[in-house]
Amino acid sequence: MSQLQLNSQHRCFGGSVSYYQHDSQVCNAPMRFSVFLPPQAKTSAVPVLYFLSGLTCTEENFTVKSGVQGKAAELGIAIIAPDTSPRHTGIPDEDKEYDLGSGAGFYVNATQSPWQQHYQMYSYVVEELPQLVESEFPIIPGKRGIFGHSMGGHGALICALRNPNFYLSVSAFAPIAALKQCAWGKKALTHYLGDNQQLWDDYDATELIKRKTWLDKPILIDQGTEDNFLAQQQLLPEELAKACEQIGQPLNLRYQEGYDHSYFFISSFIADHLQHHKQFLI
Ligand SMILES: N[C@@H](CCC(=O)N[C@@H](CS)C(=O)NCC(=O)O)C(=O)O
Repeated sequence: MSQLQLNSQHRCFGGSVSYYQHDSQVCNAPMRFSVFLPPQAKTSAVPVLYFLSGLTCTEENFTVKSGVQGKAAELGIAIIAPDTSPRHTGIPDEDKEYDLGSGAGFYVNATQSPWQQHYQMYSYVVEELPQLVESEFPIIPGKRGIFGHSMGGHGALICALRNPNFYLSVSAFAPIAALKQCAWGKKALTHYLGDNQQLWDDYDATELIKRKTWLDKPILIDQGTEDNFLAQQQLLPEELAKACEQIGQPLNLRYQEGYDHSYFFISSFIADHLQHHKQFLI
């Protein structure tokens, strides 16, 4: 019997958008995600792209606002968008702050109480979710890429850089590019991992780049110049760019004039990102 519960399904660009939930073993809680299957998936297996969203998002924001489905249908790529954290776990004050707890899993495996029993988003994204998705849907084994926005751009980068053979491609929109150097990251890492800053490096894209795991493939990043979080030093793409330069990592960091942090920015460049991933997936 399938482990998945289908909550709703919608025809879209000749394929379908479906919302599912399931009991996650690693998060010890129900988790939700959306799936876009392109029309090609009716007759043959297709590659898959995982999209990780930012703070306060659920599986729905990207699914309804990015406009990803048209290009994904044209290229024949499945898209999976998971929620950004477990929810309703019973942890006290889980919903109190927008940048910690619900909607703010930061794609780490928490080691600290009270978070560690449920907030295991790194393992969820790189292990449990792909195993489930790739056993339940018509996906070509091994043909997977990952991308994301803001906190999810950070998530996509760290998942790819730590698993360079598992993911074939990576890109990001306005990622938190140096988690341990920004205010969001310092707060989240302290609560989820504690004060041992050596553990923090495993979740910091700028630190991980220096391990030279991704050298043979380019990374695409788009960053709006009018993004308020860029001005607030929460994103720090210049730190990632410096590290890439130092080690010879190919990086296509595009500053997009006048764009902000919103899904209007994402929807403006989503087709370019799918085209980037297509080089490695198809
Ligand atoms: N609520 C937060 C910002 C939250 C936010 O901008 N979240 C971004 C990701 S970092 C997002 O995608 N929001 C949901 C949306 O635009 O649909 C604040 O006011 O500082």
